[in-house]
Amino acid sequence: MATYSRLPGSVALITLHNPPVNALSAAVRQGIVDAVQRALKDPKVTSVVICGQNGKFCGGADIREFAGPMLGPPLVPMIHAIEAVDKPVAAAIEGVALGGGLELALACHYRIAHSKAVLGLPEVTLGLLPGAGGSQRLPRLIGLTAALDLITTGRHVSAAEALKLGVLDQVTDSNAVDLAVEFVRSVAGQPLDSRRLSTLPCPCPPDVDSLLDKVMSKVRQRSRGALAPVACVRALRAAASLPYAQGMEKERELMATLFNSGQARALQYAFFSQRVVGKWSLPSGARWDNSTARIISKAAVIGLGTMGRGIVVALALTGISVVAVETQEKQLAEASRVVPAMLQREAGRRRLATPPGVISFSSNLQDVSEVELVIEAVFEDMSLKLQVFKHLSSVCRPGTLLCSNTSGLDIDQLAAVTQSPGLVVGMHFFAPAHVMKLLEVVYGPRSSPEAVATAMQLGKRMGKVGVAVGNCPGFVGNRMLKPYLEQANFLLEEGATPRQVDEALEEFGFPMGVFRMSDLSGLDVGWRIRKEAGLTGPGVESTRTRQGRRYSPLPDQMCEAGRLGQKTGKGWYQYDGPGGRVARSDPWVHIFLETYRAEHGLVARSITLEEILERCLYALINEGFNILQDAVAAGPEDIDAIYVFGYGWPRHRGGPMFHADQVGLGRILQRLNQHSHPDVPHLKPSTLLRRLVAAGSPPVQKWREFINKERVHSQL
Ligand SMILES: C[C@H](O)[C@H](C)C(=O)SCCNC(=O)CCNC(=O)[C@H](O)C(C)(C)COP(=O)([O-])OP(=O)([O-])OC[C@H]1O[C@@H](n2cnc3c(N)ncnc32)[C@H](O)[C@@H]1OP(=O)([O-])[O-]
Repeated sequence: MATYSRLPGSVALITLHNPPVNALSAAVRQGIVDAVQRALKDPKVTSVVICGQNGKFCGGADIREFAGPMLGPPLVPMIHAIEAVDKPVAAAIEGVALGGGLELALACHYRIAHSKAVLGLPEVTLGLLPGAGGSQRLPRLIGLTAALDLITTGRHVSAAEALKLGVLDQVTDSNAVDLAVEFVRSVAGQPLDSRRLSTLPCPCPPDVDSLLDKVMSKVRQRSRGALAPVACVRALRAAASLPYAQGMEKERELMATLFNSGQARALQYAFFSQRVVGKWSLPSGARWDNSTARIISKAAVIGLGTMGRGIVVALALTGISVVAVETQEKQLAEASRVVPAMLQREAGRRRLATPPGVISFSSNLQDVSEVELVIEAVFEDMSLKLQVFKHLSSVCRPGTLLCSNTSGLDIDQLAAVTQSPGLVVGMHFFAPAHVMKLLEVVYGPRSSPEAVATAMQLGKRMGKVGVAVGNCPGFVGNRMLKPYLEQANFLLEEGATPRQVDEALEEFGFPMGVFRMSDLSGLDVGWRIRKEAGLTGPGVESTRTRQGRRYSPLPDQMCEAGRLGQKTGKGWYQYDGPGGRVARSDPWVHIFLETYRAEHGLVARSITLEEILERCLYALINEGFNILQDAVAAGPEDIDAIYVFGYGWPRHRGGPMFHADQVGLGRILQRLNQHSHPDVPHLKPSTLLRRLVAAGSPPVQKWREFINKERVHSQL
């Protein structure tokens, strides 16, 4: 709702009430319409201020309402009516003015904000465009060029930048509402025509068409199939070339195409998934709101390779002091040279409010005795990690949390060698650790709720999307990646080329196909894991069946041929020497594949894009269902957040489980059965998938409830 009050000096104050972000729900819109009417009709009122309750102006349209029929007064006429008011209306912006919230402020004649306020039109991140006049009013206020940047990126700007751009009229460090009230009193009775943005021309640079064409091609390249950014440029082209009313008609048309699109639903699902995963729960019943997190001020990182360095920087950026330990002198020397520069660069890029934490370097594990939390990031070898954990447990003071950055080794085995297994969890970062948003927080059967809560809280402080997952080989992300990678190799055996598979996945929206990704991370990473699992290596027979299931030795043979990827200048593609980045098809690989097929009596066949996507993605999705069945992840949103924030799953497709829902569980089941084969167990449809289909394929938002019910009735 919205309340109306009349302040001394003939000012009407309209306050939005819809916690936590005063989103423009039907009730709030009705409240605004009623309040504006009252202000208009009250002769004693000479000016109006609009503000939000609880120090937040408005977080935009109420996204929760998008799934249902739109009730209450429509947004566009409500906003237009405010602009038309013949008394000065000022927006008093505190906290946030985003999306429809900023569009509401743009309809006001003046905008006054607190210095800590954040503004923006982030609709494109929800698969939409500013559909309440923002695409037509903002360019008229700040010019086409600046509006193109804000609307096609959806980025938030600070009050200082918004003032510089011309979005705001004034910024204050004290109470913005008080200043706005004082200000509108001072301008009461003044002409308002020049303050009505819809009446103003849109300032454009002389080469407006080439600017729009340039931005359109950049947006198309960056968006990899996302519809909304392209529609945003089209709406701004209308603002630059059409009168306001026609521009608004164009905005309405474009919004209508986006609003009901699968992409918009996927992006809004991703928005809420990111918030759902923060509300974690453990099979023990411990939850985010009944567990206490410790606030960490001193931490340590053990092992200063690529991952360790990134983790040190990510911690220090929060203001935590870090002891960075590396026993190899050469690696320590290099890290103490590289890490401070990384920190400075990242701190500059993020314009940090508080100074970063102090980093001290050491080669002596003894120096971590006073910290509250340790993150181990040594080489991915279990025996080495066990040594480190045993040593840490004897060096650290009681109560210290011990965390491992392992990407899939057994957390509980590490906990078993310590004095306090309850204080051991996994904190699985993704490279580069100070940039990638995802953090898998891995709990073992003995991990305490306090340890999980502390790791999740620390992840949030580092700006990460933390997802709490259970302990199993590969946890969630890498466990699902395994069948995806295996299917990709099988497709090569059957006739596909690395380029063909990668193009199919990149067209789907992945930034990089599976073979380019393998070349980037290094083929030897997987090779070492397969050796440790006894799947390949000295004494293992080179057949296409290993441990009772189909196996492709292709990547092993690539490694044996010294083709480890970018680091050796050749892998599935060739590069301009070691460290090269540009992938070119390599005739050697084609001959290698033909020879391999001939040796194994395989006949290449033509493989469609559809088959590539089905086998790679449905194998991954099926493993997702097994993970939900095993309670390793609490819900589909957890899996989808992991894949969107850590594995390059295109955000405008929501995530693997959301995609399965969009495709239809019945179809997924049918196709898995189609592709399934006794010696490829990971294509055998998961019990949970079959049970969901049998239950009529409820929507993804209902799966968590379905799983909990099934579990209670021990159907799973
Ligand atoms: C016509 C018009 O052109 C179009 C069509 C639109 O306007 S489309 C809408 C455009 N607006 C946006 O894109 C802004 C989206 N929100 C945010 O970016 C952030 O929320 C925030 C404002 C910067 C605050 O961040 P936070 O970190 O302090 O808290 P939080 O955990 O994120 O959010 C706190 C709680 O508020 C909920 N919430 C936030 N914004 C919401 C919104 N616009 N609608 C509904 N719920 C919202 C959120 O789900 C969470 O709920 P719960 O989990 O507690 O149940």
